[in-house]
Amino acid sequence: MSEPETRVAMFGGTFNPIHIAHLRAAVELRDALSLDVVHMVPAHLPPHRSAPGVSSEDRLSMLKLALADTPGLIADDREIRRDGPSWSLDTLASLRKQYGHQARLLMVLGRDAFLKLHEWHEPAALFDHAHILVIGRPESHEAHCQALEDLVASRRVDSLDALMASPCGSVFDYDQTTAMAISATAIRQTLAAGRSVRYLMPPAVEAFIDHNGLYGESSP
Ligand SMILES: Nc1ncnc2c1ncn2[C@@H]1O[C@H](COP(=O)(O)OP(=O)(O)OP(=O)(O)O)[C@@H](O)[C@H]1O
Ligand SMILES: O=C(O)c1ccc[n+]([C@@H]2O[C@H](COP(=O)([O-])O)[C@@H](O)[C@H]2O)c1
Repeated sequence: MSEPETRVAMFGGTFNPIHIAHLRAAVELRDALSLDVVHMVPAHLPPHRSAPGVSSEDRLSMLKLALADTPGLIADDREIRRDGPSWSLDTLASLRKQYGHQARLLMVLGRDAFLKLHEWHEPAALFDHAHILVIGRPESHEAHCQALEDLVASRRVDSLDALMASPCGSVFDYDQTTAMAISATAIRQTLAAGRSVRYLMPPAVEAFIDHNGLYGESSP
């Protein structure tokens, strides 16, 4: 019998800061899809948004603290080690090179991020390297967008089996992760207002923020 193909996910984000909706989704996907590894990749210079007020190094440190002792989830600094805008295309190409042609490579996107996919750098080329797995996100506002449909309509599959049948090239809507109306924006606002963020992130991340005085009253 042949070996099952390696299953790899790339879960990128600004992670400013990492929170439990990111973490819970990553763990649930690892288990539900039998993923060998989930690369959680902080964007160094996030495309299509203003520069985060917290450094890449601090965002990576918080991610590492959050993932300590979590099998299968890796804090991946490859975008921080790269110059220039953190295009996902480059990250996926590098993961494809690392894992080989037959690996199943998935890029995980929350629905809000997916709805802007057509505006990304070379969006069609993403599918040369990976599938896209869309996870639900409360309060993401959907409107019909022809440019997005033109990009993804012919790539949609309706089951995980169909997705995993090939190494890359398809889109699947996975609506099974636990829905949590949590955002890093709201967390930054809560901290700037001097209120508690307990239970919205692992205690070690909360302690790091506190110790380093991040997201204080004058923060964006
Ligand atoms: N509550 C959530 N539920 C599902 N997906 C989420 C959630 N929060 C973030 N994501 C997804 O995680 C990825 C990284 O998100 P990001 O780091 O930008 O966090 P965020 O909470 O959206 O931050 P911000 O509020 O600063 O935009 C994106 O694909 C995003 O859609
Ligand atoms: O490559 C692009 O053009 C591109 C444009 C927008 C977002 N992304 C990536 O999408 C992921 C989620 O982005 P964000 O802004 O929601 O943190 C993160 O890994 C970003 O680098 C990538």
